[in-house]
Amino acid sequence: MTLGCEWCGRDRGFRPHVSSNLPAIADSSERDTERVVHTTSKPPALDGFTASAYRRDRLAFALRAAQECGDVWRMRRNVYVALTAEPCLAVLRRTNQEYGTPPGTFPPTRRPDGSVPGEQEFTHGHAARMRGLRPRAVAARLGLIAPGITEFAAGLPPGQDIDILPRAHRMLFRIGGRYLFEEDADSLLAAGGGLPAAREAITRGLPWPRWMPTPARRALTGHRTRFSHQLQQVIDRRRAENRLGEDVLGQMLKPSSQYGLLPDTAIHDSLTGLIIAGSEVPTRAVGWLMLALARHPDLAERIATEAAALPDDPHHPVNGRFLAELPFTEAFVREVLRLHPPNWLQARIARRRTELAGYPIAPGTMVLVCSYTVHLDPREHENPDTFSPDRWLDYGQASAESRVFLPFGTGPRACEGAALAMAELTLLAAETARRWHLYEPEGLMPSHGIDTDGGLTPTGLRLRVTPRTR
Ligand code: HEM
Repeated sequence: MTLGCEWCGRDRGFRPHVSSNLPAIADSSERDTERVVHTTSKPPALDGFTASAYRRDRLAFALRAAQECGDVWRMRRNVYVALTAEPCLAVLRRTNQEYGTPPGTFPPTRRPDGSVPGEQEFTHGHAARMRGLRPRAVAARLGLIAPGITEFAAGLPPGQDIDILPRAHRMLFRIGGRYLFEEDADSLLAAGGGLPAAREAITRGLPWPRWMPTPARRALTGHRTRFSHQLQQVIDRRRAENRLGEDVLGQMLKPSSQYGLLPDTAIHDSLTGLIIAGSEVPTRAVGWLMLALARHPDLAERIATEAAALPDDPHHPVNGRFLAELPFTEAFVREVLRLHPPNWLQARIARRRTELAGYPIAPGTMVLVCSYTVHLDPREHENPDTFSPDRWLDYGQASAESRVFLPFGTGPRACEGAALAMAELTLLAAETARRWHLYEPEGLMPSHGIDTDGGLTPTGLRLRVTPRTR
């Protein structure tokens, strides 16, 4: 019996410090495919749930809850988890007025009068960022990210144990910066280089009250100020030269016909968030992607064949047509994200009284949307535990788009970088598989642990490559 998915099965075992010991639960084929009807006003809780047991194996609890609780699990008195497609979509599609997001690591910069930006500025900022991040903009500007991806793939050292995640993070930080700031990337990334580690230190630290100026918070503020200072110099120079640029920063500097100019404070806040978002979560995805290439050599071979049709010259201009030549590779990436959604829980807080799957929800209730269990629900995908990229090709485009696929969320707070991330991961899979066979080093089985705190991450992932000869 496979548990969770074929990669997370206990038969492979995991290093002890990580989420691993999935309790015996039914295979998806044995799961009850009828929706559970509840008669109480509260969603069911799970026997044996304690905070420490949950911390030890969050995925196992989620899978057990999906089997025993139906649509919604009452994890704590005021924390509910939406486990199936219907309630997950219902929550994600609601507006900010109905479900807000918990405060993030970067509180918005206060305006000179001490106020914080309101809903209109959020909408304006979103529209301004999306001018540079929507699929058409990404397709037109693939040439900015392709060389960094090729360089990464070509530079993997053969025959050595490669610690994948730190390398991937450096590459994504660089190419993300290039996509956001083009020729100003070097100076801005140098100024913001400490931001990812400073943010990581806060998310991993003790949950001190938000007002407490801990050393980690002071360090983050320092990095934020350094980055903002450099960013303002770039903004002032671009305005003085009347050359705003076509990159994401340039798009944000252009006035919108509806809202006018976006305040500089909003540009600073947005771009600080984007340089983190552009590297932190995608790094986890790259980990799962490289592991999938190693664990499915037959499918990696198909990617290599598809990629071989592409120009070999690293300086060849790359555009959206390039990606259109890689349908199987893209399906492979989708399948990796289906089984390992790096953001497997998305948090919302109910702002007003509402209901979810028939249960009343009081204001202030936290609702966690669990894409992990939705993606493993046999009502959404046949044989959901099986790694099968072909399912996405078999669905056909229209049906594939209507499938519940939530690695990037959906609705008003859906990932703004989804098109960029898909392009990066597809190019990376193609450029890696065309050059290398990947495998897990012998004696290091398994080659990784799993961390589920905050995101779904393959920790300490080590892989080896040998050249693919044709
Ligand atoms: C595989 C890579 C990525 C994954 C799996 C991912 C996943 C997600 C998810 C699930 C959310 C929604 C969270 C929610 O509903 O609360 C999100 C939000 C966001 N993502 Fe991504 N993301 C990825 C890459 C990127 C990239 C490359 C960028 C930008 C360069 C980006 C920028 C953002 C932003 C700005 C938001 C916030 C949207 C908002 O709150 O309105 N992401 N991401």
